[in-house]
Amino acid sequence: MLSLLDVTVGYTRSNVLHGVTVEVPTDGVAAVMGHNGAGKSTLIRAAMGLLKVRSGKILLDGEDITGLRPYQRVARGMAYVPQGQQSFGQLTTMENLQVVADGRKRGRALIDEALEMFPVLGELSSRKAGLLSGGQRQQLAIARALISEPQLLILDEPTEGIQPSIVAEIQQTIIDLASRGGLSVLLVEQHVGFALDASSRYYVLASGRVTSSGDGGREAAGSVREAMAI
Ligand SMILES: Nc1ncnc2c1ncn2[C@@H]1O[C@H](COP(=O)(O)OP(=O)(O)OP(=O)(O)O)[C@@H](O)[C@H]1O
Repeated sequence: MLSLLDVTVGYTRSNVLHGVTVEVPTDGVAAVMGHNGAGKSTLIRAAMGLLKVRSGKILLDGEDITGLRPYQRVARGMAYVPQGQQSFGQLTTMENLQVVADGRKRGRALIDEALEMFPVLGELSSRKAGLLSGGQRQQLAIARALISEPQLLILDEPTEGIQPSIVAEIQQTIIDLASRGGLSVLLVEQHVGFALDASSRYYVLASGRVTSSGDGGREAAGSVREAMAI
């Protein structure tokens, strides 16, 4: 679905990612793990076109998108939920969903599907998004991304700072979404258990290099923990 092939990127003269290859399987979940500063968010920024690739290639369904602008990638079905559960704080939960749904043929149905997936958003539909808890805001951010009907959903640390019960809900949603078909997910995550349970493929990044990769699932926990020295 999405392939980052031998990608090198950086912000200043020095590089942050050094020849990284990550493949997101079609209708599967690829998890990228690694400690703080390993380069996970940088990888996502490169995938979305927010950061220019210095060498290497990015393919979406076999098409070379390395030179495309972020909006062109969105138009090709990529959706990105950045770290920090971004939404319009002054708008209500429902208004936040409507902003994305407006103008879409299936707008109302997409909102209904999102509310079915995250019932708490229906209960809090008239609450300002800025007053939601971190976990609720994360659910709203994922719901907004899903209303854009992506083929590839990119999530940057969706469990960061979120209470365990909501982490489990978000994890289940990711698993359900991927198993429904028609959606691939690139998940950046520091929690090894969460990431492996949700993923069909995993990568560990350390100092901008892939130090371990393989099939997802709990069986990979030993290799991942060894690569992360935890
Ligand atoms: N805008 C920037 N300008 C310069 N250097 C940056 C910038 N953003 C990140 N970096 C550096 O790039 C490296 C990788 O950062 P990145 O945010 O990709 O790591 P991460 O694995 O996502 O970490 P975290 O889990 O803390 O979010 C770090 O050394 C960081 O200081």
